[in-house]
Amino acid sequence: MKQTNVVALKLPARNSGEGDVPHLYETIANDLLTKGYSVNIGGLPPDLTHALWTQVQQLSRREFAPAGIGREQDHMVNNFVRSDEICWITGESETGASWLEWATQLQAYLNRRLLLGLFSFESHYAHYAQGDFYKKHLDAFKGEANRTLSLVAYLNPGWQPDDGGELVLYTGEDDQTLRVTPGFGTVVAFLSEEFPHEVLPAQRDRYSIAGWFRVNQSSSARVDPPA
Ligand SMILES: O=C(O)CCC(=O)C(=O)O
Ligand SMILES: [Fe+2]
Repeated sequence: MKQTNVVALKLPARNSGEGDVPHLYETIANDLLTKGYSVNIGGLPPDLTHALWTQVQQLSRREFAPAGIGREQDHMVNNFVRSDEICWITGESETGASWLEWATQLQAYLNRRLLLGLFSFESHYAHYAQGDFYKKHLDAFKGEANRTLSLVAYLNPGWQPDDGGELVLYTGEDDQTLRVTPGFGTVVAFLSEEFPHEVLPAQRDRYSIAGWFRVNQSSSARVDPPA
C-alpha cells in the first residue's frame, strides 16, 4: 500500500496571557533578515512586561548605579554621553529568570533561523530620570567580535508623545531616522554594529531593559582558520 506522506504540523501554542511568543520571534527574525532591525509595539508578552515593571518599581535607588561607557578596563562614567542609571539583571529573582529565559529562547530561535551564532546574553534595567539622555552611539565596534545584537524593552505605561525619551535609530544613509516611543511592552532589536542610536531627553521617569547578545569571542576573534 502506498504510504501517504502526511506530516502532522505542530502549530505554536497561543496561550492567552503569554502573548504570541513564536510569532514575535519570527517577526524579529524576518525583520533582522530584511532590514537589520525590528520594532514591535507592545510585543513583549504582557505577563512578563507586568512582572518586569513591578520589579523595576521595587528596586530601590541604591540598586541602580550610574551607567558607564566603553568596555571592561575602559569603562568609565561620562555624564555628557549618558546620564541614566542601570541595574544588571541576574537570574536570582523569578522575574529576572523569566526575562533571561525569554531572551535565551529568542537567542535559540534566531540561531536556528539566521545562523547568527549568538552565544551569550547580558542585560540591565535602565532608569532615565527627567532630563536624562544617551547621546548617539554604537553598541559595538566593527571587527571586535563583541556585541552582535542589541535588544531593548520598555516598561512605561501611559507614555505620552510629549514625554520625550524616544529612541532614535539611524536606519540609513543621509541620517534617516526612526523614532520609537518607549511605550509599555515595546521591544526593539537591531544589529549592534550597524545602527547608531540615541535616547532623547526624557521628560519623566523612563524605565527600560537594554540587553546584548554576543558571539563566542574566542572562536570569532580568530582571523585565520586553522590549516
Ligand atoms: O533605552 C533605549 O532606548 C536604548 C538604550 C541604549 O542605547 C543603550 O543602553 O545602549
Ligand atoms: Fe545603545
